[in-house]
Amino acid sequence: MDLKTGLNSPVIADHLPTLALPAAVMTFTTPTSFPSPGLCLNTTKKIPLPGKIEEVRAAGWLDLMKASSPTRKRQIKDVICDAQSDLDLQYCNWTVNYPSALISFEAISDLAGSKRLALFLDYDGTLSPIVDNPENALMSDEMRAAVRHAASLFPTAIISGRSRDKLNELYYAGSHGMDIMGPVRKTTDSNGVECIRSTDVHGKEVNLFQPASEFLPMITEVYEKLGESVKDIDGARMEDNKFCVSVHYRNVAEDDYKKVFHRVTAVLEGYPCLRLTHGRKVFEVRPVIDWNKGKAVEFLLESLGLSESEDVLPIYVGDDRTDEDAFKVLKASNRGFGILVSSIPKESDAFYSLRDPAEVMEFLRMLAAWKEQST
Ligand SMILES: O=P(O)(O)OC[C@H]1O[C@H](O[C@H]2O[C@H](CO)[C@@H](O)[C@H](O)[C@H]2O)[C@H](O)[C@@H](O)[C@@H]1O
Repeated sequence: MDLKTGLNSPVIADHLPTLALPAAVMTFTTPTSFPSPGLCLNTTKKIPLPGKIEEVRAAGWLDLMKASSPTRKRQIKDVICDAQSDLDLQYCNWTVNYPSALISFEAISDLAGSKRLALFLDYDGTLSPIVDNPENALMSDEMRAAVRHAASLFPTAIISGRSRDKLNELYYAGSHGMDIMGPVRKTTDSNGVECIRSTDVHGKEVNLFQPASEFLPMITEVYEKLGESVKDIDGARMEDNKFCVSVHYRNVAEDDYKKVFHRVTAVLEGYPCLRLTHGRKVFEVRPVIDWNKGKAVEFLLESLGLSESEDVLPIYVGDDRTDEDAFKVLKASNRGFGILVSSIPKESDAFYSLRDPAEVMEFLRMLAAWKEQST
């Protein structure tokens, strides 16, 4: 396959950046296509768009950059201003459609009663709180204990945008599912990509599945170029997540958001096989392959020997747009459900909600206690 042009790729199938629906309480335009025709991965060649449309698209991305992940400053202001009760009311109304997994725990345990539960957990914003510096986003000791305990009772995997080596416990799918370390499967390949037999840090035999491995040199190259292009922007921070690159702008002044966006898209114009998605104050650059957290969940269920069975209940807990792919997979297969971690109302394909990582921890503890009681 030609990585520069994206032609003849058996895996390229995504056509648009997966941007989730905007939060009900936020108003921003969701871009409907790539900000730059150069980023396009469709096999049909795009005719460059007139400047005006480009500007509108860029404005959509800029709105998104401002709206994503309210800053702590704004949250603090919210606490002290009168609007707080309005926000609470909006949140309460929202939970009619996305009930709290804590309040609905009895219903969840009833459903899980006769089934085998499998847990999939996102990392940032789910197991660790969102902080300014990604290096400081650590799980608390209590959370780590709760995750470990749950993992001793249920098959559990962490599925994160980060690289796998940043958290090498449990089964782990890093780089948005593009770097999976899972149990040794019965079959040796999936989607034509071979698994590599390896051992984890404890010496246990595992399978490595890396559907984007051929993009590695390109990702390394683009990481360098992006780093170079944003290095003069105060607060911009790069993160190498192996099969994807994060450009963080959480600590960039809002006036410079535009600059970050234009620098990033300018670099990506030379890489039609890479796409740009947007998370919580972060741009994520990744290969255009038909692989995401939803596919990773399916892959892991299969690896765990749980995909054929009717009596399996997969639960996915996550807070971000990329987690929506996993929520969708569970919703579509009608076998398990997603739990969205959010303190503000948001449209989602999840079924239940939890406010923040503290509630996630509580939920994990309740699951573990329920399991121990019932066996
Ligand atoms: O899939 P995830 O595990 O949720 O990873 C998504 C990105 O998470 C991290 O960034 C986010 O958390 C940081 C630490 O709290 C925060 O500073 C940043 O603004 C958030 O976007 C991670 O650093 C990224 O590389 C991941 O892609």
